[in-house]
Amino acid sequence: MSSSVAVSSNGSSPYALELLGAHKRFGLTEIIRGAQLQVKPGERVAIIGPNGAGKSTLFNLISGRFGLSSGEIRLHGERIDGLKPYEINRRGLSRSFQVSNLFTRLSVFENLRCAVLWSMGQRYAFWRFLSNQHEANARAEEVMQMIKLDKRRDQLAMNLTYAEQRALEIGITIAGGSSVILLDEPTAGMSKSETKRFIQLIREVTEGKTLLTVEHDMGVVFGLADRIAVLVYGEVIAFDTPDAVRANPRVQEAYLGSVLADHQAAEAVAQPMGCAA
Ligand SMILES: Nc1ncnc2c1ncn2[C@@H]1O[C@H](COP(=O)(O)OP(=O)(O)OP(=O)(O)O)[C@@H](O)[C@H]1O
Repeated sequence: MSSSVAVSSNGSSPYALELLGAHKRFGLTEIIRGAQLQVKPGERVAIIGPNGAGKSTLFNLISGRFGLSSGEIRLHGERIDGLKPYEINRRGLSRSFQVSNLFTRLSVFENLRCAVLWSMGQRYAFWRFLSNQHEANARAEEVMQMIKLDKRRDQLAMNLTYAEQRALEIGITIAGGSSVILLDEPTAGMSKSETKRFIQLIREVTEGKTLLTVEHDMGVVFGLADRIAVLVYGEVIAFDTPDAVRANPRVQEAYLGSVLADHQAAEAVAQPMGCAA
């Protein structure tokens, strides 16, 4: 653990993840301005907001890639701000990236086994390495089935379709068994039908886990999230159910009015009269 961090726990937090008055400055510019968020265990939360609102920065703060300027971040009641990314991962939080994190010249199975071994390496002594192999193989096989890539087991990651690569990325993120999962635009670049299947896959593989996702696609947001956090200029201006967020006048004004109009226009083009279900 980083020596500069005061780690404290309240022992029985009702929250899986909390941001308490989080601030982040880059030089003189304040990007995250007192963000407040309390996510319950098992919730699926989508973080939305205009370009440049600070969504990726928030993910980088939570996962330890950036340090906070002030405020606190807690995982299951225990402070994690100031910890290094691998220390936060060891405590049960795992994230995926917008840009793929795969070993392209390794197979699907090998990618997953690496992810499992890496997470086990955090918890087990090296002398147990050989017995770990069996455990790692079994877990890699299990995750491979969860992400429905078992038929592609020995394919190199570079030869997978784009959607399969994104599924593998999610497999790698969940392989270590973290209870809190952060997904950064998991369906970016997918077709509508791929996106629909992928939402279902995400639902299945994160069942019982706490999920935070940064998302621009309103179809994904409203199809996946139990609650939506709206980030505008580094502040969470609303954190509520999809229906309540949709109806929130402040959100409508600051962001969602124009985005929803775009979304509805795109839907109308995709489903001309007579073809709609
Ligand atoms: N390392 C950095 N140094 C300086 N400024 C940064 C850094 N990272 C992000 N920023 C700035 O912080 C602001 C928020 O960026 P961020 O990527 O978090 O927004 P976002 O909401 O994820 O945007 P988008 O939806 O376009 O991905 C931007 O103005 C960006 O230029």
